[in-house]
Amino acid sequence: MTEEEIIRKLKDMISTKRLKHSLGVRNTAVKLASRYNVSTKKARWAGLLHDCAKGFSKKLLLQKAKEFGIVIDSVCQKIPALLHGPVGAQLVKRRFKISDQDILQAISLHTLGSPQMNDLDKIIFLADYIEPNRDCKAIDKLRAKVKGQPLNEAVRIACDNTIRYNLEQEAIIHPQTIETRNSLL
Ligand SMILES: Nc1ncnc2c1ncn2[C@@H]1O[C@H](COP(=O)(O)OP(=O)(O)O)[C@@H](O)[C@H]1O
Repeated sequence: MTEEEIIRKLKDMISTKRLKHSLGVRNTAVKLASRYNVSTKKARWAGLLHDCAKGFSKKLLLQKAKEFGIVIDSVCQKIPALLHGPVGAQLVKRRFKISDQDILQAISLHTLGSPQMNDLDKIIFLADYIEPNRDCKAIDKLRAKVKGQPLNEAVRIACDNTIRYNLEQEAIIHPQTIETRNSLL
């Protein structure tokens, strides 16, 4: 599939705002990949497609996760939105016919992170946070904080941000993000 065809297909799956964000993640991921010596091609596809399941309802995410054999832990059962990464990776494989394991893994881990993340995974995780179309004061602060930081430190700061945000909201925090953070200290 060409990139144009992928974008056309994506348009049927996510909102215009989400597509703009995905294009931003694609561009930021490519820049980070060339800075950190990671395949820019893989970063491009993973960045573009990372949120392809973001438009799914809670019910559909749970249904697809079951269908694809994805483990639904107790936190994801309560917050099915957290499944859009692993479900998205499976959709990329099935609907977009991309079988590259690095691309699929980066998409799968982009929201919760993992202590096992490789550099491509970290780049997509970070690009999702700092791409220029996300506009709010907290993200401006985060962008300034991570600028020029080594990749691991930037990802750790992004994890801290998610943890702090969910704590402020008095919301559940997925342990995988805490484990990711701790693994980087
Ligand atoms: N580590 C986490 N633990 C618990 N909830 C989380 C975590 N990360 C994100 N969330 C929540 O899951 C939802 C989707 O997150 P995310 O994909 O990061 O959203 P967006 O891309 O729209 O900012 C949000 O409500 C967010 O607060």
